[in-house]
Amino acid sequence: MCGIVGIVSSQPANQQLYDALLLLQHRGQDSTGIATAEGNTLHSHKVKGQVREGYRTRDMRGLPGNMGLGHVRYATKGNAGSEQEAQPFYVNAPYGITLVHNGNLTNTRELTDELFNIDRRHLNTTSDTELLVNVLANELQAQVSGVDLDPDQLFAAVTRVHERVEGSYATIALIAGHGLLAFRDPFGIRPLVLGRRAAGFVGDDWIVASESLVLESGGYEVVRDVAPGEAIFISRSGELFSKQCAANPRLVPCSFEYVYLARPDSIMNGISVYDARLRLGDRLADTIAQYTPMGDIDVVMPIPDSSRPAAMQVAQKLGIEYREGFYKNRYVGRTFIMPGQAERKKSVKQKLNAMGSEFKGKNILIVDDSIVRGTTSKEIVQMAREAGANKVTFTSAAPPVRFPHVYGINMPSRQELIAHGRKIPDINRELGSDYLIYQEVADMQSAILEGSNLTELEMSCFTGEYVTGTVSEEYLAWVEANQLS
Ligand SMILES: O=P(O)(O)OC[C@H]1O[C@H](OP(=O)(O)OP(=O)(O)O)[C@H](O)[C@@H]1O
Ligand SMILES: NC(=O)CC[C@H](N)C(=O)O
Ligand SMILES: [Mg+2]
Repeated sequence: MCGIVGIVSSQPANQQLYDALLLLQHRGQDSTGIATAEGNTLHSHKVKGQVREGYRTRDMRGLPGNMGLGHVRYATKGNAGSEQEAQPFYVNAPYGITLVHNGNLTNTRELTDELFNIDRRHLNTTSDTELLVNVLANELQAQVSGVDLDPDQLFAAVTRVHERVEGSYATIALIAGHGLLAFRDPFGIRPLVLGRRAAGFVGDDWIVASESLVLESGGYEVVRDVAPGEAIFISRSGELFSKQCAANPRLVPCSFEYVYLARPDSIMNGISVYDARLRLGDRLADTIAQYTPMGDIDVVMPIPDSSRPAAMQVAQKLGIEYREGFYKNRYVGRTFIMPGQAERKKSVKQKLNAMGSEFKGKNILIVDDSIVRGTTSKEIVQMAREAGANKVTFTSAAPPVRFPHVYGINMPSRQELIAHGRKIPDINRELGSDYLIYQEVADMQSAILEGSNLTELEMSCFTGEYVTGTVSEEYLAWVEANQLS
């Protein structure tokens, strides 16, 4: 998952985009980029690393114009450390197009081949986003005959993108001299929300972004989520056009957004992420109560940050004291979205420290939102023991992650997943905990969906069922052999 934002405003876009990206930092820490349009000229600045270090005053001055887009990258394909693969990606025909993408394409081999041999387009990196912008440009080229651009031509091109591209893609593209295009894949796997702000005499300001908290913070009102398969075009004068461009759209958003990725203060597809996490805690408490004698547990503890709402709810429901025994170093980012295992492992220790007074002689029930590679949980169990804990019960508000995630979360290899091919007692042994309890798949699903109109969730990493239906064993083996560099 990455974070994306696009703005068409009556004011300069650069500072607004920067502010939005700071709020989306939790979605990607590898690189960041901003592009703006001023008349027919596109300006861009992209760098490795995080937003706060990425833009100096002179970089911001080099981004004039009232329309633009931005990206924070958490790489899932290609090279995580490459500045060249930082987004946005640019092509110069049939218009100047610069594009940002959250998601992961699953037919990259076919697209690479088609783009080179049939469409005669040059690809310079191994990024799937470079494929996406070239497919869009190629299909737009087939629609237009002159310099003018009609929204229907754009929508026809997006229809062709849906036909050619497989996988997940929440996308925003800036089209020089014309406006901002945004679209979501036919399953709406990754999020995208539209907002509007009254701007006085000159018409409204528009924003599209990965998460609603960006809208709230910028004073925008949420209009709605972009629908799966839908494309929205906002002209540079602020006029909005939209069209359903997919043949069979069906909203099946990624469950992992609610478990871990998104900020709790966002509302995604009509579901409050915070409320979903509280409900995950509720259901987990029921499961814990079935397996553990409650008299055995002295305190419930979260692993900061993401498991806090679930852990609070577990404590409340079980009637056990909630304590924060792990102190988090606020200057270390999220460890799961760092690119290499060595860095992730080192960072858990730098990030969390166990306070002896909270552990000595106590039976601790630890709640994390998820256990993926087990990097965090193994270290945490060891820290709890070293801090003097008596018994350590480890619990996860998500079910065991047993299958690769191919839709925008970097967990491509089965061997990396601590739960792949292991039963829960074996995982417990690996982690070194006394007891290990996971959320049930059905409980996770109902906890997230409860009270909403949504009926389906993308849960492939828990169930092995891939919603796009095109993820073969052969593809998974290829992904494993060709991981991020
Ligand atoms: O089993 P693992 O492979 O270690 O992955 C799971 C852990 O990683 C995440 O934490 P992270 O530090 O990324 O972010 P957070 O501060 O938002 O919890 C998640 O919340 C789990 O704690
Ligand atoms: N997590 C994402 O959305 C990643 C976008 C794109 N696949 C990349 O690797 O750059
Ligand atoms: Mg965590």
